[in-house]
Amino acid sequence: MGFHLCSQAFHSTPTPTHNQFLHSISRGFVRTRVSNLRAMQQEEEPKHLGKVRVPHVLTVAGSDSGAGAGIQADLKACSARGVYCSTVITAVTAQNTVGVQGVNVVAEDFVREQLKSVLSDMHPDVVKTGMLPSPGIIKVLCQSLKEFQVRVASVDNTNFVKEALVVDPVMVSTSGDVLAGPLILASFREELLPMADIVTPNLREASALLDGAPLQTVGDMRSAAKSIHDIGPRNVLVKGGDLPESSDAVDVLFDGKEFYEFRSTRIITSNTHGTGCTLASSIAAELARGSSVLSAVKIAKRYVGSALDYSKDILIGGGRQGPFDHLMKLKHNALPCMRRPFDPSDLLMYAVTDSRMNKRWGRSMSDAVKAAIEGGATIVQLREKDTDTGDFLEAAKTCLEICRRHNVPLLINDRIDIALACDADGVHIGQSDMPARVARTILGPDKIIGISCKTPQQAEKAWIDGADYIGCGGVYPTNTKENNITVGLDGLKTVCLESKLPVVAIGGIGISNVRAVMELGVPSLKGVAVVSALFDRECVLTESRNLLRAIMDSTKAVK
Ligand SMILES: Nc1ncnc2c1ncn2[C@@H]1O[C@H](COP(=O)(O)OP(=O)(O)OP(=O)(O)O)[C@@H](O)[C@H]1O
Ligand SMILES: Cc1ncc(CO)c(N)n1
Ligand SMILES: [Mg+2]
Repeated sequence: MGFHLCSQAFHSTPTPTHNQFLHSISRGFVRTRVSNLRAMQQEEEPKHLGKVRVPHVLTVAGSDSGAGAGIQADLKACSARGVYCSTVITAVTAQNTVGVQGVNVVAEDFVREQLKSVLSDMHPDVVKTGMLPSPGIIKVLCQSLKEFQVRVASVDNTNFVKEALVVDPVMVSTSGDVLAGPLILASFREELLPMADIVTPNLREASALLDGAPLQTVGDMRSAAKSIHDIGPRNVLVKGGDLPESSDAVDVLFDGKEFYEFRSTRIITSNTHGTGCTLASSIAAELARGSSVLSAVKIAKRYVGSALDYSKDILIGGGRQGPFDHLMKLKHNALPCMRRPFDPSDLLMYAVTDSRMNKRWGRSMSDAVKAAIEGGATIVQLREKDTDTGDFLEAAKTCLEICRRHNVPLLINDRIDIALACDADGVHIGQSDMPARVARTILGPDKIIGISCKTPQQAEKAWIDGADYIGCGGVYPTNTKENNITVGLDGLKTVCLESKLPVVAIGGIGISNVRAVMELGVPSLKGVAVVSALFDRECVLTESRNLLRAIMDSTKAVK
Protein backbone atom coordinates (compact mmCIF):
# COMPACT_ATOMS: atom_id res chain seq x y z
CA MET A 1 0.00 0.00 0.00
CA GLY A 2 2.84 2.27 0.93
CA PHE A 3 4.08 1.97 -2.57
CA HIS A 4 0.74 3.04 -4.02
CA LEU A 5 0.73 6.17 -1.90
CA CYS A 6 4.24 7.02 -3.00
CA SER A 7 3.33 6.48 -6.62
CA GLN A 8 0.90 9.44 -6.50
CA ALA A 9 3.74 11.58 -7.71
CA PHE A 10 3.56 9.85 -11.07
CA HIS A 11 -0.07 10.54 -11.75
CA SER A 12 0.43 13.94 -13.28
CA THR A 13 0.50 14.17 -17.07
CA PRO A 14 3.95 13.20 -18.23
CA THR A 15 6.15 16.04 -19.38
CA PRO A 16 6.82 16.10 -23.13
CA THR A 17 9.47 13.56 -23.91
CA HIS A 18 11.66 12.96 -26.87
CA ASN A 19 9.08 10.35 -27.88
CA GLN A 20 6.52 13.05 -28.46
CA PHE A 21 9.10 15.04 -30.31
CA LEU A 22 9.89 12.03 -32.46
CA HIS A 23 6.24 11.56 -33.24
CA SER A 24 6.21 14.78 -35.15
CA ILE A 25 9.15 14.05 -37.35
CA SER A 26 9.38 12.01 -40.47
CA ARG A 27 11.25 8.76 -40.95
CA GLY A 28 14.90 8.76 -41.86
CA PHE A 29 15.83 11.80 -39.80
CA VAL A 30 15.40 10.03 -36.53
CA ARG A 31 19.02 9.62 -35.67
CA THR A 32 20.14 13.19 -36.14
CA ARG A 33 17.01 14.63 -34.65
CA VAL A 34 17.25 12.49 -31.54
CA SER A 35 20.81 13.57 -30.96
CA ASN A 36 19.87 17.22 -31.54
CA LEU A 37 17.12 16.88 -29.02
CA ARG A 38 19.41 15.23 -26.53
CA ALA A 39 21.88 18.06 -26.98
CA MET A 40 19.05 20.54 -26.41
CA GLN A 41 17.90 18.72 -23.30
CA GLN A 42 21.43 18.72 -22.00
CA GLU A 43 21.75 22.44 -22.57
CA GLU A 44 18.51 23.11 -20.74
CA GLU A 45 19.33 20.82 -17.88
CA PRO A 46 22.86 21.35 -16.62
CA LYS A 47 22.53 18.29 -14.34
CA HIS A 48 22.93 16.16 -17.53
CA LEU A 49 26.15 17.86 -18.54
CA GLY A 50 29.02 15.45 -18.89
CA LYS A 51 26.74 12.42 -18.51
CA VAL A 52 26.29 9.79 -21.20
CA ARG A 53 23.02 8.23 -22.13
CA VAL A 54 23.38 4.44 -22.37
CA PRO A 55 21.47 2.09 -24.69
CA HIS A 56 18.38 0.85 -22.88
CA VAL A 57 15.93 -2.00 -23.45
CA LEU A 58 12.67 -2.31 -21.54
CA THR A 59 11.52 -5.90 -21.27
CA VAL A 60 7.86 -6.63 -20.58
CA ALA A 61 7.88 -10.30 -19.61
CA GLY A 62 7.33 -12.98 -16.98
CA SER A 63 9.64 -13.98 -14.15
CA ASP A 64 11.20 -17.46 -14.25
CA SER A 65 12.10 -18.65 -10.75
CA GLY A 66 14.74 -20.93 -12.28
CA ALA A 67 16.19 -17.79 -13.90
CA GLY A 68 17.06 -19.38 -17.23
CA ALA A 69 14.30 -17.69 -19.24
CA GLY A 70 11.94 -14.73 -18.94
CA ILE A 71 12.88 -11.48 -17.21
CA GLN A 72 15.99 -13.06 -15.73
CA ALA A 73 17.31 -14.15 -19.14
CA ASP A 74 16.56 -10.68 -20.54
CA LEU A 75 18.52 -8.95 -17.76
CA LYS A 76 21.49 -11.24 -18.18
CA ALA A 77 21.50 -11.07 -21.99
CA CYS A 78 21.30 -7.27 -22.03
CA SER A 79 24.00 -6.99 -19.36
CA ALA A 80 26.23 -9.37 -21.32
CA ARG A 81 25.77 -7.18 -24.39
CA GLY A 82 26.48 -3.95 -22.50
CA VAL A 83 22.93 -2.60 -22.58
CA TYR A 84 20.81 -1.36 -19.67
CA CYS A 85 17.60 -3.31 -19.09
CA SER A 86 14.51 -2.18 -17.20
CA THR A 87 11.76 -4.67 -16.42
CA VAL A 88 7.98 -4.71 -16.33
CA ILE A 89 6.81 -8.03 -14.89
CA THR A 90 3.60 -9.52 -16.29
CA ALA A 91 3.53 -12.83 -14.45
CA VAL A 92 5.50 -14.71 -11.84
CA THR A 93 6.11 -18.34 -12.70
CA ALA A 94 7.19 -21.19 -10.45
CA GLN A 95 9.54 -22.91 -12.83
CA ASN A 96 12.66 -25.06 -12.84
CA THR A 97 14.59 -27.40 -15.10
CA VAL A 98 11.72 -29.90 -14.96
CA GLY A 99 8.99 -27.56 -16.19
CA VAL A 100 6.47 -24.94 -15.13
CA GLN A 101 4.75 -25.73 -11.82
CA GLY A 102 2.63 -22.58 -11.49
CA VAL A 103 1.81 -19.17 -12.93
CA ASN A 104 0.65 -16.12 -11.02
CA VAL A 105 -0.55 -13.37 -13.36
CA VAL A 106 0.15 -9.78 -12.28
CA ALA A 107 -2.99 -7.60 -12.12
CA GLU A 108 -3.53 -5.53 -15.29
CA ASP A 109 -3.58 -2.26 -13.37
CA PHE A 110 -0.26 -3.04 -11.82
CA VAL A 111 1.28 -3.90 -15.20
CA ARG A 112 -0.01 -0.49 -16.34
CA GLU A 113 1.56 1.16 -13.32
CA GLN A 114 4.95 -0.45 -13.94
CA LEU A 115 4.82 0.61 -17.60
CA LYS A 116 4.00 4.15 -16.60
CA SER A 117 6.83 4.30 -14.07
CA VAL A 118 9.41 3.27 -16.65
CA LEU A 119 8.07 4.95 -19.78
CA SER A 120 7.31 8.31 -18.16
CA ASP A 121 10.85 8.65 -16.89
CA MET A 122 13.47 6.43 -18.45
CA HIS A 123 12.90 6.51 -22.23
CA PRO A 124 14.07 3.08 -23.32
CA ASP A 125 15.40 2.80 -26.88
CA VAL A 126 13.73 -0.52 -27.52
CA VAL A 127 10.77 -2.32 -25.93
CA LYS A 128 10.94 -6.11 -25.97
CA THR A 129 7.99 -8.29 -24.98
CA GLY A 130 8.03 -11.86 -23.69
CA MET A 131 5.32 -13.68 -21.75
CA LEU A 132 2.04 -11.73 -21.99
CA PRO A 133 -0.34 -14.03 -20.17
CA SER A 134 -3.74 -12.45 -20.91
CA PRO A 135 -5.53 -10.43 -23.60
CA GLY A 136 -6.09 -7.75 -20.94
CA ILE A 137 -2.34 -7.36 -20.39
CA ILE A 138 -1.73 -7.11 -24.14
CA LYS A 139 -4.35 -4.37 -24.28
CA VAL A 140 -2.75 -2.48 -21.39
CA LEU A 141 0.65 -2.79 -23.08
CA CYS A 142 -0.60 -1.52 -26.44
CA GLN A 143 -2.40 1.39 -24.75
CA SER A 144 0.72 2.36 -22.80
CA LEU A 145 2.96 2.12 -25.87
CA LYS A 146 0.56 4.47 -27.65
CA GLU A 147 0.15 6.80 -24.69
CA PHE A 148 3.91 7.21 -24.31
CA GLN A 149 4.40 7.12 -28.05
CA VAL A 150 6.88 4.33 -28.09
CA ARG A 151 7.62 2.90 -31.48
CA VAL A 152 6.92 5.91 -33.58
CA ALA A 153 10.17 5.70 -35.49
CA SER A 154 10.46 3.21 -38.30
CA VAL A 155 12.95 0.42 -38.62
CA ASP A 156 14.21 -0.52 -42.02
CA ASN A 157 17.06 -2.80 -42.74
CA THR A 158 19.57 -0.19 -43.78
CA ASN A 159 19.20 2.79 -41.46
CA PHE A 160 20.38 2.95 -37.89
CA VAL A 161 17.27 3.26 -35.86
CA LYS A 162 16.23 3.39 -32.25
CA GLU A 163 12.78 3.10 -30.70
CA ALA A 164 11.92 -0.37 -31.91
CA LEU A 165 9.40 -2.93 -30.66
CA VAL A 166 10.61 -6.54 -30.51
CA VAL A 167 7.83 -9.07 -29.89
CA ASP A 168 8.73 -12.59 -28.77
CA PRO A 169 5.27 -14.20 -28.92
CA VAL A 170 5.88 -16.53 -25.97
CA MET A 171 3.24 -19.23 -25.90
CA VAL A 172 4.92 -22.61 -25.73
CA SER A 173 8.45 -23.12 -24.48
CA THR A 174 10.84 -25.74 -25.87
CA SER A 175 9.99 -27.89 -22.83
CA GLY A 176 6.40 -27.97 -24.15
CA ASP A 177 4.94 -25.90 -21.30
CA VAL A 178 2.12 -23.57 -22.24
CA LEU A 179 2.81 -20.06 -20.98
CA ALA A 180 -0.07 -18.26 -22.65
CA GLY A 181 -3.18 -20.00 -23.91
CA PRO A 182 -4.97 -19.73 -27.25
CA LEU A 183 -7.09 -16.85 -25.90
CA ILE A 184 -4.25 -14.44 -26.52
CA LEU A 185 -3.78 -15.41 -30.17
CA ALA A 186 -6.35 -12.92 -31.39
CA SER A 187 -4.79 -10.11 -29.32
CA PHE A 188 -1.35 -10.88 -30.72
CA ARG A 189 -2.65 -10.91 -34.27
CA GLU A 190 -4.91 -7.90 -34.02
CA GLU A 191 -3.13 -5.58 -31.61
CA LEU A 192 0.54 -6.26 -30.96
CA LEU A 193 1.99 -7.81 -34.11
CA PRO A 194 0.94 -4.93 -36.38
CA MET A 195 3.01 -2.59 -34.16
CA ALA A 196 6.09 -4.81 -34.08
CA ASP A 197 9.36 -4.13 -35.86
CA ILE A 198 10.31 -7.75 -35.47
CA VAL A 199 8.45 -10.79 -34.15
CA THR A 200 10.36 -13.95 -33.21
CA PRO A 201 8.11 -17.05 -32.99
CA ASN A 202 9.55 -20.53 -32.47
CA LEU A 203 8.14 -23.35 -34.63
CA ARG A 204 5.11 -24.04 -32.44
CA GLU A 205 4.31 -20.37 -31.96
CA ALA A 206 4.55 -19.69 -35.70
CA SER A 207 2.19 -22.57 -36.31
CA ALA A 208 -0.25 -21.32 -33.63
CA LEU A 209 -0.24 -17.80 -35.11
CA LEU A 210 -1.29 -19.33 -38.46
CA ASP A 211 -3.52 -22.30 -39.15
CA GLY A 212 -2.01 -24.70 -36.63
CA ALA A 213 -0.26 -26.87 -39.21
CA PRO A 214 3.11 -28.09 -37.85
CA LEU A 215 6.33 -26.65 -39.33
CA GLN A 216 8.78 -29.36 -40.26
CA THR A 217 11.18 -28.00 -42.85
CA VAL A 218 13.05 -24.81 -43.64
CA GLY A 219 10.59 -24.44 -46.54
CA ASP A 220 7.69 -24.49 -44.01
CA MET A 221 9.51 -21.85 -41.95
CA ARG A 222 9.82 -19.59 -45.00
CA SER A 223 6.13 -19.80 -45.88
CA ALA A 224 5.18 -19.25 -42.23
CA ALA A 225 7.43 -16.17 -42.05
CA LYS A 226 5.73 -14.76 -45.13
CA SER A 227 2.21 -15.42 -43.82
CA ILE A 228 3.01 -13.91 -40.41
CA HIS A 229 4.46 -10.88 -42.19
CA ASP A 230 0.99 -10.37 -43.72
CA ILE A 231 -0.38 -9.87 -40.19
CA GLY A 232 1.62 -6.62 -39.99
CA PRO A 233 5.05 -6.85 -38.32
CA ARG A 234 7.90 -5.35 -40.37
CA ASN A 235 10.20 -8.34 -39.91
CA VAL A 236 9.53 -11.95 -38.97
CA LEU A 237 12.18 -14.29 -37.59
CA VAL A 238 11.01 -17.91 -37.37
CA LYS A 239 13.39 -19.73 -35.01
CA GLY A 240 14.34 -23.29 -35.83
CA GLY A 241 15.95 -24.35 -32.56
CA ASP A 242 13.39 -27.15 -32.33
CA LEU A 243 13.49 -28.22 -36.00
CA PRO A 244 13.56 -32.03 -35.97
CA GLU A 245 16.54 -33.84 -37.48
CA SER A 246 18.47 -30.72 -38.29
CA SER A 247 22.22 -30.73 -37.74
CA ASP A 248 22.23 -26.94 -38.00
CA ALA A 249 20.24 -24.46 -35.91
CA VAL A 250 18.49 -22.55 -38.70
CA ASP A 251 16.43 -19.37 -38.30
CA VAL A 252 14.58 -17.69 -41.17
CA LEU A 253 14.12 -13.91 -41.42
CA PHE A 254 11.66 -12.29 -43.79
CA ASP A 255 11.64 -8.51 -44.12
CA GLY A 256 8.75 -8.23 -46.56
CA LYS A 257 11.04 -8.51 -49.57
CA GLU A 258 13.87 -10.93 -48.95
CA PHE A 259 14.42 -14.10 -46.99
CA TYR A 260 17.60 -14.53 -44.99
CA GLU A 261 18.69 -17.85 -43.50
CA PHE A 262 20.84 -17.79 -40.38
CA ARG A 263 22.59 -21.09 -39.89
CA SER A 264 24.88 -22.16 -37.09
CA THR A 265 26.14 -25.53 -35.93
CA ARG A 266 23.64 -27.09 -33.54
CA ILE A 267 25.27 -27.34 -30.14
CA ILE A 268 24.68 -30.74 -28.60
CA THR A 269 23.45 -29.79 -25.16
CA SER A 270 20.42 -30.03 -22.92
CA ASN A 271 21.13 -26.55 -21.49
CA THR A 272 18.85 -24.67 -23.88
CA HIS A 273 16.20 -23.32 -21.52
CA GLY A 274 15.62 -19.66 -22.37
CA THR A 275 17.29 -19.56 -25.79
CA GLY A 276 14.23 -17.86 -27.26
CA CYS A 277 14.01 -15.08 -24.63
CA THR A 278 17.75 -14.59 -24.86
CA LEU A 279 17.73 -14.31 -28.63
CA ALA A 280 14.92 -11.74 -28.60
CA SER A 281 16.47 -9.61 -25.87
CA SER A 282 19.87 -9.66 -27.52
CA ILE A 283 18.23 -8.57 -30.79
CA ALA A 284 16.62 -5.75 -28.78
CA ALA A 285 20.00 -4.91 -27.21
CA GLU A 286 21.70 -4.66 -30.60
CA LEU A 287 18.89 -2.48 -31.96
CA ALA A 288 19.27 -0.26 -28.91
CA ARG A 289 22.96 0.07 -29.75
CA GLY A 290 22.02 1.26 -33.22
CA SER A 291 22.31 -1.88 -35.38
CA SER A 292 20.08 -2.64 -38.34
CA VAL A 293 17.64 -5.54 -37.92
CA LEU A 294 19.78 -7.76 -40.11
CA SER A 295 22.98 -7.26 -38.17
CA ALA A 296 21.12 -7.34 -34.82
CA VAL A 297 19.81 -10.83 -35.66
CA LYS A 298 23.22 -11.97 -36.87
CA ILE A 299 25.02 -10.80 -33.70
CA ALA A 300 22.28 -12.08 -31.37
CA LYS A 301 22.35 -15.53 -32.93
CA ARG A 302 26.14 -15.66 -32.68
CA TYR A 303 25.89 -14.67 -29.01
CA VAL A 304 23.33 -17.41 -28.22
CA GLY A 305 25.50 -19.99 -30.04
CA SER A 306 28.64 -19.02 -28.07
CA ALA A 307 26.80 -19.01 -24.74
CA LEU A 308 25.31 -22.48 -25.45
CA ASP A 309 28.69 -23.82 -26.51
CA TYR A 310 30.36 -22.40 -23.41
CA SER A 311 27.64 -23.88 -21.17
CA LYS A 312 27.49 -27.40 -22.66
CA ASP A 313 28.85 -29.12 -19.58
CA ILE A 314 27.47 -27.03 -16.72
CA LEU A 315 25.00 -28.73 -14.42
CA ILE A 316 22.16 -26.81 -12.79
CA GLY A 317 19.04 -28.70 -11.71
CA GLY A 318 18.01 -32.28 -12.33
CA GLY A 319 15.40 -31.81 -15.07
CA ARG A 320 15.46 -32.33 -18.83
CA GLN A 321 16.33 -28.80 -19.85
CA GLY A 322 18.89 -26.75 -17.95
CA PRO A 323 19.73 -23.04 -18.13
CA PHE A 324 22.92 -21.78 -19.77
CA ASP A 325 25.43 -19.20 -18.61
CA HIS A 326 24.70 -15.85 -20.28
CA LEU A 327 27.79 -14.19 -18.86
CA MET A 328 30.08 -17.11 -19.71
CA LYS A 329 31.81 -16.97 -16.36
CA LEU A 330 30.46 -19.73 -14.13
CA LYS A 331 32.54 -22.65 -15.36
CA HIS A 332 35.83 -20.89 -14.70
CA ASN A 333 34.90 -20.42 -11.07
CA ALA A 334 33.92 -24.05 -10.60
CA LEU A 335 37.21 -25.73 -11.48
CA PRO A 336 38.17 -28.41 -8.95
CA CYS A 337 40.89 -26.20 -7.49
CA MET A 338 39.29 -22.89 -6.60
CA ARG A 339 41.44 -19.92 -7.32
CA ARG A 340 42.44 -17.92 -4.27
CA PRO A 341 43.25 -14.21 -4.10
CA PHE A 342 46.83 -13.03 -4.74
CA ASP A 343 49.09 -13.21 -1.69
CA PRO A 344 52.38 -11.21 -1.81
CA SER A 345 54.20 -14.19 -0.28
CA ASP A 346 53.52 -15.98 -3.60
CA LEU A 347 56.45 -13.93 -4.95
CA LEU A 348 59.03 -15.82 -2.82
CA MET A 349 60.40 -18.00 -5.62
CA TYR A 350 59.06 -16.78 -8.93
CA ALA A 351 59.88 -19.01 -11.93
CA VAL A 352 59.90 -17.40 -15.39
CA THR A 353 60.05 -19.77 -18.39
CA ASP A 354 62.09 -19.22 -21.54
CA SER A 355 61.31 -21.15 -24.74
CA ARG A 356 64.90 -21.05 -26.05
CA MET A 357 66.28 -22.60 -22.88
CA ASN A 358 63.65 -25.31 -22.89
CA LYS A 359 64.47 -26.08 -26.50
CA ARG A 360 68.18 -26.20 -25.71
CA TRP A 361 67.60 -28.73 -22.93
CA GLY A 362 65.00 -30.67 -24.93
CA ARG A 363 62.08 -30.25 -22.51
CA SER A 364 58.54 -29.00 -23.04
CA MET A 365 57.18 -25.87 -21.37
CA SER A 366 54.89 -27.95 -19.17
CA ASP A 367 57.68 -30.34 -18.09
CA ALA A 368 59.78 -27.32 -17.12
CA VAL A 369 56.88 -25.79 -15.15
CA LYS A 370 56.07 -29.05 -13.40
CA ALA A 371 59.68 -29.55 -12.27
CA ALA A 372 59.95 -25.95 -11.03
CA ILE A 373 56.76 -26.28 -8.99
CA GLU A 374 57.76 -29.63 -7.56
CA GLY A 375 61.04 -28.01 -6.54
CA GLY A 376 59.15 -25.25 -4.69
CA ALA A 377 58.35 -22.42 -7.15
CA THR A 378 55.60 -20.31 -5.57
CA ILE A 379 54.43 -18.56 -8.76
CA VAL A 380 55.05 -19.19 -12.47
CA GLN A 381 55.23 -16.80 -15.42
CA LEU A 382 55.22 -18.06 -19.03
CA ARG A 383 57.52 -15.81 -21.03
CA GLU A 384 57.54 -17.19 -24.55
CA LYS A 385 58.86 -14.69 -27.02
CA ASP A 386 59.11 -16.96 -30.06
CA THR A 387 56.35 -19.54 -29.76
CA ASP A 388 53.40 -19.52 -32.21
CA THR A 389 50.20 -18.24 -30.64
CA GLY A 390 48.24 -21.48 -31.12
CA ASP A 391 51.04 -23.58 -29.63
CA PHE A 392 51.52 -21.10 -26.80
CA LEU A 393 47.83 -21.28 -25.91
CA GLU A 394 47.78 -25.09 -25.84
CA ALA A 395 50.96 -25.21 -23.73
CA ALA A 396 49.56 -22.53 -21.41
CA LYS A 397 46.39 -24.60 -20.82
CA THR A 398 48.50 -27.61 -19.86
CA CYS A 399 50.67 -25.50 -17.54
CA LEU A 400 47.54 -24.01 -15.97
CA GLU A 401 46.25 -27.47 -15.07
CA ILE A 402 49.56 -28.27 -13.37
CA CYS A 403 49.59 -24.94 -11.52
CA ARG A 404 45.97 -25.29 -10.36
CA ARG A 405 46.70 -28.77 -9.03
CA HIS A 406 49.50 -27.32 -6.90
CA ASN A 407 47.65 -24.12 -5.99
CA VAL A 408 50.38 -22.03 -7.64
CA PRO A 409 49.31 -18.91 -9.63
CA LEU A 410 50.15 -18.84 -13.35
CA LEU A 411 50.88 -15.53 -15.10
CA ILE A 412 51.45 -14.84 -18.79
CA ASN A 413 54.09 -12.38 -19.94
CA ASP A 414 52.75 -9.58 -22.20
CA ARG A 415 50.00 -11.62 -23.85
CA ILE A 416 46.68 -10.52 -22.37
CA ASP A 417 44.92 -12.42 -25.15
CA ILE A 418 46.55 -15.70 -24.10
CA ALA A 419 45.82 -15.00 -20.43
CA LEU A 420 42.14 -14.46 -21.25
CA ALA A 421 41.91 -17.42 -23.62
CA CYS A 422 43.29 -19.93 -21.10
CA ASP A 423 41.92 -18.10 -18.03
CA ALA A 424 45.35 -17.77 -16.44
CA ASP A 425 45.59 -16.06 -13.05
CA GLY A 426 47.05 -12.89 -14.51
CA VAL A 427 49.72 -11.19 -16.58
CA HIS A 428 53.12 -9.60 -16.19
CA ILE A 429 53.65 -6.54 -18.39
CA GLY A 430 56.50 -4.18 -19.13
CA GLN A 431 56.61 -0.40 -19.42
CA SER A 432 56.19 -0.54 -23.20
CA ASP A 433 53.36 -3.11 -23.26
CA MET A 434 49.63 -2.51 -22.90
CA PRO A 435 49.13 0.27 -20.29
CA ALA A 436 48.33 -1.31 -16.93
CA ARG A 437 45.13 0.66 -16.50
CA VAL A 438 43.80 -0.70 -19.81
CA ALA A 439 44.97 -4.20 -18.91
CA ARG A 440 43.03 -3.93 -15.63
CA THR A 441 39.86 -2.90 -17.48
CA ILE A 442 40.19 -5.82 -19.87
CA LEU A 443 41.09 -8.41 -17.24
CA GLY A 444 38.64 -7.32 -14.55
CA PRO A 445 39.21 -6.82 -10.83
CA ASP A 446 40.41 -10.32 -9.86
CA LYS A 447 43.31 -11.09 -12.16
CA ILE A 448 46.88 -10.55 -10.98
CA ILE A 449 48.78 -7.81 -12.79
CA GLY A 450 52.52 -7.36 -12.32
CA ILE A 451 54.56 -4.55 -13.90
CA SER A 452 58.30 -4.21 -14.52
CA CYS A 453 59.60 -1.03 -12.88
CA LYS A 454 63.05 0.47 -12.60
CA THR A 455 62.26 3.71 -10.75
CA PRO A 456 60.15 4.87 -7.80
CA GLN A 457 58.07 6.94 -10.26
CA GLN A 458 57.18 3.85 -12.27
CA ALA A 459 56.39 1.99 -9.03
CA GLU A 460 54.04 4.80 -7.97
CA LYS A 461 52.27 4.72 -11.33
CA ALA A 462 51.92 0.93 -11.14
CA TRP A 463 50.17 1.36 -7.78
CA ILE A 464 47.82 4.03 -9.15
CA ASP A 465 47.03 1.94 -12.24
CA GLY A 466 45.86 -1.01 -10.18
CA ALA A 467 48.79 -3.45 -10.37
CA ASP A 468 49.23 -6.14 -7.70
CA TYR A 469 53.03 -6.28 -7.57
CA ILE A 470 56.06 -4.91 -9.34
CA GLY A 471 59.11 -6.67 -10.72
CA CYS A 472 62.29 -4.63 -10.23
CA GLY A 473 65.53 -5.15 -12.11
CA GLY A 474 67.80 -6.11 -13.68
CA VAL A 475 69.53 -6.39 -10.37
CA TYR A 476 72.55 -8.07 -11.98
CA PRO A 477 73.55 -8.18 -15.64
CA THR A 478 71.66 -10.87 -17.56
CA ASN A 479 71.55 -12.21 -21.07
CA THR A 480 67.87 -13.20 -21.07
CA LYS A 481 66.97 -9.60 -21.85
CA GLU A 482 68.81 -7.51 -24.45
CA ASN A 483 69.69 -3.86 -23.80
CA ASN A 484 68.38 -4.07 -20.27
CA ILE A 485 69.70 -1.44 -17.90
CA THR A 486 71.03 -2.92 -14.67
CA VAL A 487 69.70 -1.08 -11.62
CA GLY A 488 71.93 -2.92 -9.14
CA LEU A 489 71.19 -3.61 -5.49
CA ASP A 490 71.06 0.12 -4.79
CA GLY A 491 68.47 0.75 -7.49
CA LEU A 492 66.42 -2.19 -6.18
CA LYS A 493 66.59 -0.86 -2.63
CA THR A 494 65.50 2.64 -3.69
CA VAL A 495 62.46 1.26 -5.52
CA CYS A 496 61.57 -1.12 -2.67
CA LEU A 497 61.69 1.68 -0.10
CA GLU A 498 59.28 3.81 -2.13
CA SER A 499 56.98 1.11 -3.49
CA LYS A 500 53.48 0.73 -2.06
CA LEU A 501 53.26 -2.62 -3.87
CA PRO A 502 55.11 -5.83 -3.05
CA VAL A 503 58.32 -6.23 -5.07
CA VAL A 504 60.01 -9.21 -6.67
CA ALA A 505 63.65 -8.73 -7.69
CA ILE A 506 64.69 -9.93 -11.14
CA GLY A 507 67.79 -10.08 -13.36
CA GLY A 508 70.81 -12.37 -13.10
CA ILE A 509 69.77 -13.77 -9.71
CA GLY A 510 70.82 -17.30 -8.77
CA ILE A 511 72.06 -19.41 -5.93
CA SER A 512 75.36 -17.48 -5.69
CA ASN A 513 73.85 -14.02 -5.18
CA VAL A 514 70.33 -14.55 -3.83
CA ARG A 515 71.50 -13.95 -0.29
CA ALA A 516 72.81 -10.47 -1.13
CA VAL A 517 69.41 -9.59 -2.60
CA MET A 518 67.27 -10.93 0.23
CA GLU A 519 69.57 -9.45 2.86
CA LEU A 520 68.52 -5.98 1.73
CA GLY A 521 65.82 -6.70 4.27
CA VAL A 522 63.32 -4.13 2.94
CA PRO A 523 59.79 -5.23 3.94
CA SER A 524 58.28 -4.73 0.46
CA LEU A 525 60.82 -7.11 -1.12
CA LYS A 526 59.02 -10.43 -1.13
CA GLY A 527 61.18 -12.68 -3.27
CA VAL A 528 63.24 -13.29 -6.38
CA ALA A 529 62.30 -14.08 -9.96
CA VAL A 530 64.60 -16.42 -11.86
CA VAL A 531 64.96 -17.65 -15.43
CA SER A 532 68.40 -19.11 -16.23
CA ALA A 533 69.08 -20.22 -12.65
CA LEU A 534 66.28 -22.79 -13.01
CA PHE A 535 65.74 -23.38 -16.69
CA ASP A 536 69.22 -23.09 -18.21
CA ARG A 537 70.36 -26.04 -16.13
CA GLU A 538 70.20 -29.77 -16.57
CA CYS A 539 67.83 -30.56 -13.70
CA VAL A 540 65.13 -27.97 -13.02
CA LEU A 541 63.85 -29.87 -9.99
CA THR A 542 67.24 -29.93 -8.23
CA GLU A 543 67.99 -26.29 -9.03
CA SER A 544 64.57 -25.21 -7.73
CA ARG A 545 64.99 -27.13 -4.48
CA ASN A 546 68.46 -25.68 -3.89
CA LEU A 547 67.41 -22.14 -4.72
CA LEU A 548 64.39 -22.32 -2.44
CA ARG A 549 66.60 -23.49 0.40
CA ALA A 550 68.99 -20.57 -0.22
CA ILE A 551 66.09 -18.08 -0.27
CA MET A 552 64.68 -19.47 2.98
CA ASP A 553 68.10 -19.40 4.66
CA SER A 554 68.69 -15.80 3.68
CA THR A 555 65.23 -14.65 4.84
CA LYS A 556 65.86 -16.41 8.18
CA ALA A 557 69.21 -14.67 8.41
CA VAL A 558 67.44 -11.31 7.91
CA LYS A 559 65.03 -12.00 10.75
N1 LIG B 1 21.17 -26.54 -29.69
C1 LIG B 1 21.29 -25.35 -30.27
N2 LIG B 1 22.45 -24.97 -30.86
C2 LIG B 1 22.60 -23.75 -31.42
N3 LIG B 1 21.62 -22.85 -31.48
C3 LIG B 1 20.43 -23.17 -30.92
C4 LIG B 1 20.18 -24.43 -30.30
N4 LIG B 1 18.91 -24.45 -29.83
C5 LIG B 1 18.38 -23.26 -30.14
N5 LIG B 1 19.26 -22.49 -30.83
C6 LIG B 1 19.07 -21.14 -31.33
O1 LIG B 1 18.53 -20.39 -30.25
C7 LIG B 1 17.58 -19.44 -30.70
C8 LIG B 1 16.24 -19.68 -30.02
O2 LIG B 1 15.57 -20.71 -30.70
P1 LIG B 1 14.45 -21.70 -30.15
O3 LIG B 1 13.79 -22.26 -31.34
O4 LIG B 1 15.06 -22.65 -29.18
O5 LIG B 1 13.51 -20.69 -29.36
P2 LIG B 1 12.40 -20.98 -28.24
O6 LIG B 1 11.82 -22.34 -28.45
O7 LIG B 1 11.52 -19.83 -28.22
O8 LIG B 1 13.29 -21.03 -26.92
P3 LIG B 1 12.82 -21.31 -25.39
O9 LIG B 1 11.41 -21.63 -25.38
O10 LIG B 1 13.69 -22.43 -24.96
O11 LIG B 1 13.15 -20.06 -24.69
C9 LIG B 1 17.56 -19.62 -32.22
O12 LIG B 1 18.46 -18.71 -32.81
C10 LIG B 1 18.03 -21.03 -32.42
O13 LIG B 1 18.57 -21.23 -33.71
C1 LIG C 1 8.65 -16.57 -17.72
C2 LIG C 1 9.00 -17.27 -18.97
N1 LIG C 1 9.01 -16.59 -20.13
C3 LIG C 1 9.36 -17.21 -21.29
C4 LIG C 1 9.70 -18.55 -21.31
C5 LIG C 1 10.06 -19.21 -22.61
O1 LIG C 1 11.17 -19.95 -22.58
C6 LIG C 1 9.69 -19.22 -20.07
N2 LIG C 1 10.01 -20.54 -20.00
N3 LIG C 1 9.34 -18.57 -18.93
MG1 LIG D 1 13.82 -23.69 -28.00
